[in-house]
Formats: sequence, structure tokens, C-alpha cells
Amino acid sequence: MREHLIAAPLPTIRRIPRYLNVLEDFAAEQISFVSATDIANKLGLKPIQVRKDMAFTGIVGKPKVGYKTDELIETIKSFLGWDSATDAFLIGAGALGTALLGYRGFAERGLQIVAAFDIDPKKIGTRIHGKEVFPISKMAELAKRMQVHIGVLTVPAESASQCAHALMDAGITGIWNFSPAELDVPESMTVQREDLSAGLAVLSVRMSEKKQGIV
Ligand SMILES: NC(=O)c1ccc[n+]([C@@H]2O[C@H](COP(=O)([O-])OP(=O)(O)OC[C@H]3O[C@@H](n4cnc5c(N)ncnc54)[C@H](O)[C@@H]3O)[C@@H](O)[C@H]2O)c1
Repeated sequence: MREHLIAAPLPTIRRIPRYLNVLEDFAAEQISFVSATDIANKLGLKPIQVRKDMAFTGIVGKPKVGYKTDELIETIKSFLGWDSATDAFLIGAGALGTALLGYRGFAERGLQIVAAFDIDPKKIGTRIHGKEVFPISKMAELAKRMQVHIGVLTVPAESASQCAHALMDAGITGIWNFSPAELDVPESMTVQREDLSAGLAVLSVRMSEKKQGIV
């Protein structure tokens, strides 16, 4: 548990997994101590930024020595909730849903998609990457039985709100929303929207700016 109760800023939360990647590389190279400067240099950031971000995890580096690599990795994983497995349901076992069901990297980050839900009768009852596809009508019962609190939403935009409400009624409190729809759910729900086109927009604009000599 963090001692201070200040919400971590979004850019900090987004940077911390990058620190973890760098730290795992350091650990693989048997480097036992790292400084904020070592991490910052690898990522093209300023050491003060790294130190400030690390403070949100609760770890304190030692002057001149830095952080113990293993300890920092554990602290970051615990801060991110990646130190224990969290089960999730996926709703919408289509092209994107199938790709996410098959992605093994989530398990390393503490997320286990344990079942999928769909309305397509051809998909219901089948298994995709080993995960059974259930009808939506089974969601509440399974969520309660399996103690699932996260839903990964990969349905078309027009079905997203309806599915978000089904998730809410099933006791799900966190939605990882891959659909472009803005979900109309109460504030008690935590919704994280994921949009690859936002990344593509940055790539396109930066390329164009470079061409024009702006950056
Ligand atoms: N965030 C991103 O960057 C990103 C990238 C790709 C796709 N998407 C979005 O992800 C969503 C899925 O895209 P896709 O290409 O996989 O589509 P898809 O048509 O291949 O799959 C959609 C699946 O949802 C199911 N479905 C539809 N209505 C449903 C309902 N009410 N309840 C349960 N299941 C339902 C369909 O039967 C189908 O299996 C879309 O909203 C798309 O815009 C987002």
C-alpha cells in the first residue's frame, strides 16, 4: 500500500511500465543496482522525471547507489498490480478479441482472460485460444462464481454501451474499452479507453512536422 494518497498522474502511470522493461533488461544483464540516471538515459528522459515517477511507487533510492534492481522491479509490479493474477472476461470474440485472447503477454502483466462472451451463435460454445465463448446471459453467474471484476470490451461501437451495462450488472467494475464508443456508465466504474488510432495520429503528425522542419 502506498503511504501517500495522491493519485499518480496519467503520464507517470504510462511511463512506469517502460521503466519496468528497462529494469528487466538490467536484471537480465545481472546489474544489481541502478540509478534514475541509468533508467533515464535508456529512455531519453530526465533523471528528475524518473525520480519523481518512482516516488509514486513508494520506493526511495539511496544517494550515489540508486535502487536495488530486483527490489525496484517488485515494487513497480506491486504498484501496477502486476504482481498477482487478475482474471478478466472478454466481450466480443471477433478479430481484435481473438488477437487479445491469444496474446500471452497479458499473463506476464497479471491479466488472465479466463472466458469470452459473444452473441454470435456460431461462436458460442467454441473455444478460442483455449478460452470458452459463452452467451452474454451467462456473464453475471460466471462473474460471481469466478470473482471477475475486469471486462475487456471488443464489440462494435453500436453494441458497446449495451455490453458495458451487462458488464456492470454482472458486478464488473473495470472496463478496458477497445471500442471507439464513449461509454455512459456511472463514475463508480473505472473505464480505460484504448485507441490505436491515437498512436497513429501522433506518428503521422510527427512525420509531417519533421518533413516541414518544425521538429
Ligand atoms: N482500440 C483500437 O485501437 C481498436 C483496434 C481495432 C478494432 N477496434 C474496435 O474493436 C471492436 C471490434 O473490432 P473487430 O474488428 O474485432 O470486429 P469484429 O466484427 O471482428 O468482432 C466483433 C465481435 O463482437 C461480437 N458482438 C457484436 N455485438 C455483440 C454484443 N451485443 N454482445 C456480445 N458480442 C457482440 C460479434 O459477434 C463479433 O464476434 C470495434 O469496436 C473496433 O472499432 C479498436
